[in-house]
Amino acid sequence: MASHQLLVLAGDGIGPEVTESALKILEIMAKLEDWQVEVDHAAIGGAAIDQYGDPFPEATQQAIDRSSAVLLGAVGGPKWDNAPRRPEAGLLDMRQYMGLWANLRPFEMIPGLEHLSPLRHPVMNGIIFRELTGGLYFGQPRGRRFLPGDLEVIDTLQYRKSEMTRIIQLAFQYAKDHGLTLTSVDKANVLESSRVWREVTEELARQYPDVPLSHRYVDAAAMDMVLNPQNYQVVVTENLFGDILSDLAGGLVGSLGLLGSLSVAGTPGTRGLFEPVHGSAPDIAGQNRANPTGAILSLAFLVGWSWQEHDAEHLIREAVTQTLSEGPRTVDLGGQATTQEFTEAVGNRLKDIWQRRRQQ
Ligand SMILES: NC(=O)C1=CN([C@@H]2O[C@H](COP(=O)(O)OP(=O)(O)OC[C@H]3O[C@@H](n4cnc5c(N)ncnc54)[C@H](O)[C@@H]3O)[C@@H](O)[C@H]2O)C=CC1
Ligand SMILES: CC(C)CC(=O)C(=O)O
Ligand SMILES: [Mg+2]
Repeated sequence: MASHQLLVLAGDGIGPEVTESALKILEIMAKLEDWQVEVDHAAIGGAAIDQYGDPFPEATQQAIDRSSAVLLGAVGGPKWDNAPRRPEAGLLDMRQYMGLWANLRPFEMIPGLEHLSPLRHPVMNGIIFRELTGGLYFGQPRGRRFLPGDLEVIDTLQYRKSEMTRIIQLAFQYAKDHGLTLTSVDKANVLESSRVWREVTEELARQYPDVPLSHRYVDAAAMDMVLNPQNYQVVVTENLFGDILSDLAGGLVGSLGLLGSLSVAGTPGTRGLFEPVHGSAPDIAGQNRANPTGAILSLAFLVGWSWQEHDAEHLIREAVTQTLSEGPRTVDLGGQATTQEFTEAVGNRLKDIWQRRRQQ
């Protein structure tokens, strides 16, 4: 009997609702596969501020140290917007603490949901490789400096070449392994960091002559992803640009609630943080109407990456795709299903698919 361990950080807003859905799917999967799963819970973000006065407390760090994989809901909300250290700072601290420099954010057009896309392209299947622990979100110095009669604010865009190299190489390798094109997104017409990013990409391109490579400035990429999303198979970019373009990708496929992600340190079979791309959605929190697809897909990525349970990953993804294609659907997708009803439908499909596979 396989034995797995998981830490759940539900966080704030819809975080607890969507992680609960993912855990229901995990429970079903574990029963089907006869896994023994130990699930631990800890606080992050606003919930951790309320409990410990710190968005990433020592107790959570210790729970991470004991874990083999971490599933996160989301953090943040108006209640903590003026806290001395906001919930979002706790999430950034955690990504850095865990050394998770690669954030993989796949997006695809699910058959049956084409009408929800604002675009005319039924085929869309891409993945964004976002650098996760450098750039503007982490550079120093940062903050406010009071000047006579004025206020100066500083955020620093800082990268080491080594930090660029490892994420760009990971994306090249993925594109090569899957026979896909690579688009590197930067702002090399303005930013020094982007000029080095482009140099590094060109240097690595020599090791990957079979991977068709193109460069795009981020502003043009945002436009072109809307006009020609089918051209974006593998995208690699720095932290802030990846954050923005992945929400854009959510819009392309019909809802931000559809996207899950992996935050990892490059090597399959190691601990990672798995989280939906969306935030805590305070506008719909506590109403049982959040789309838990992003969290359930993040769970699928977790079992595939950290636990190396590849069949289970594919089963969960198939159950999600079938449910989205055939319904029921949540409100963001024009349906009427509650979070719990949708989750139950995914769970039932998972059992059906598993039984059918057994009988074959
Ligand atoms: N990884 C994380 O924990 C993230 C946290 N945040 C935080 O979340 C809070 C809210 O930020 P927003 O800018 O409003 O972004 P958001 O992603 O929470 O919501 C944007 C819009 O998408 C909708 N939405 C998001 N997820 C959904 C889902 N699963 N099902 C249905 N609809 C969904 C929301 O209702 C809202 O209208 C802020 O405090 C922000 O800092 C934002 C992004 C990521
Ligand atoms: C710190 C988070 C709020 C950043 C974010 O929006 C994300 O990772 O998608
Ligand atoms: Mg974001």
